[in-house]
Amino acid sequence: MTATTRPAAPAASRTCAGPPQAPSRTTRTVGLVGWGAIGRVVGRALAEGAVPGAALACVVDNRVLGSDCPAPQLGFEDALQRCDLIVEAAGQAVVREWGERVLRSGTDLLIASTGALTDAGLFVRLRDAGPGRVYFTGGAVGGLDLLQAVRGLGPLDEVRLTTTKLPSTLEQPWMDERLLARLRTAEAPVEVMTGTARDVPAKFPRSTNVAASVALAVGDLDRVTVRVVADPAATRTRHLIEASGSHGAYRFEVEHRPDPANPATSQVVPHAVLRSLAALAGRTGQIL
Ligand SMILES: NC(=O)C1=CN([C@@H]2O[C@H](COP(=O)(O)OP(=O)(O)OC[C@H]3O[C@@H](n4cnc5c(N)ncnc54)[C@H](OP(=O)(O)O)[C@@H]3O)[C@@H](O)[C@H]2O)C=CC1
Ligand SMILES: O=C([O-])CC(=O)C(=O)O
Repeated sequence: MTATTRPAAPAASRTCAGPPQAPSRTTRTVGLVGWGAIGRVVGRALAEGAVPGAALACVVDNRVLGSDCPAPQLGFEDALQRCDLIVEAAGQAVVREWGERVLRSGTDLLIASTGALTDAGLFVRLRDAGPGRVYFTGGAVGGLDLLQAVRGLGPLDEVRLTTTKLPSTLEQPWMDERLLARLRTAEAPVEVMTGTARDVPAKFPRSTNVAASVALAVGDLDRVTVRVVADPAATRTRHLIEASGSHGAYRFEVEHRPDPANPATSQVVPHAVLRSLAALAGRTGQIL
């Protein structure tokens, strides 16, 4: 319900409390870092006013952006002057390089590249930095709210994430010729890596941030076992989360259409960022 549709306060309370006031809602000024698969969708939606209470003030990107970018392109320092919320949709390196500076400037930070937080030192520095506040979007996976809530009942015994993607989206500079050949000629699913959420997002920085997101919800990088599978038939990216403890068992499975321009990223991710922004902008009726 918006302020304008609320019934007027009864006269008696008006005399005690003065005239009724509309709740004060300030508009968040958003600086978007990254004009790629995620950023373009987020930026255009913000510019069209899709998130009440949040306005796109500027975009930061490595490339010179064309006239299709609906806000001025600025450098990072200038963006900090102009915004009270930075949305990172560029990569883990941006979180490492700029995260603390954003928070120290008093600007809030919404992170998509959660894999950067597998660096224990950076995690502590961002957690302790301020006065800006750091937030993470749920991105390509669901159920994180519940996994976080379950911590109130005690730790989970086991948490497993299986991520299945097209082989081309998982190729990495550190892979040897043998592994690359296996990925390129695979006719059936190939297990590319099994490790913990501490190890995997650093090895696949543009493809397995979800592992770090699950670990952020669970509160323990080492508790989350991650399997990365390359499947030549995976026209949809799949993430399966299985968790169990003495208090319950949890299973969340998603299948997403990959973004056509960047198939490493699922098409839903910018919409998850927009949902996070709506919650940060204080829009009513949001699932928190
Ligand atoms: N939490 C989640 O579920 C998910 C998280 N992600 C994260 O989001 C990131 C962005 O995804 P996506 O939009 O698909 O990626 P894209 O590669 O499509 O776009 C990223 C954009 O950011 C730019 N960029 C990279 N580094 C910098 C920098 N230092 N300063 C300014 N601009 C920069 C890139 O330019 P250039 O190419 O020239 O470097 C590019 O234009 C991914 O790298 C990943 O870490 C992605 C999917 C899911
Ligand atoms: O978009 C996805 O499905 C997941 C992804 O790229 C990531 O976690 O980095």
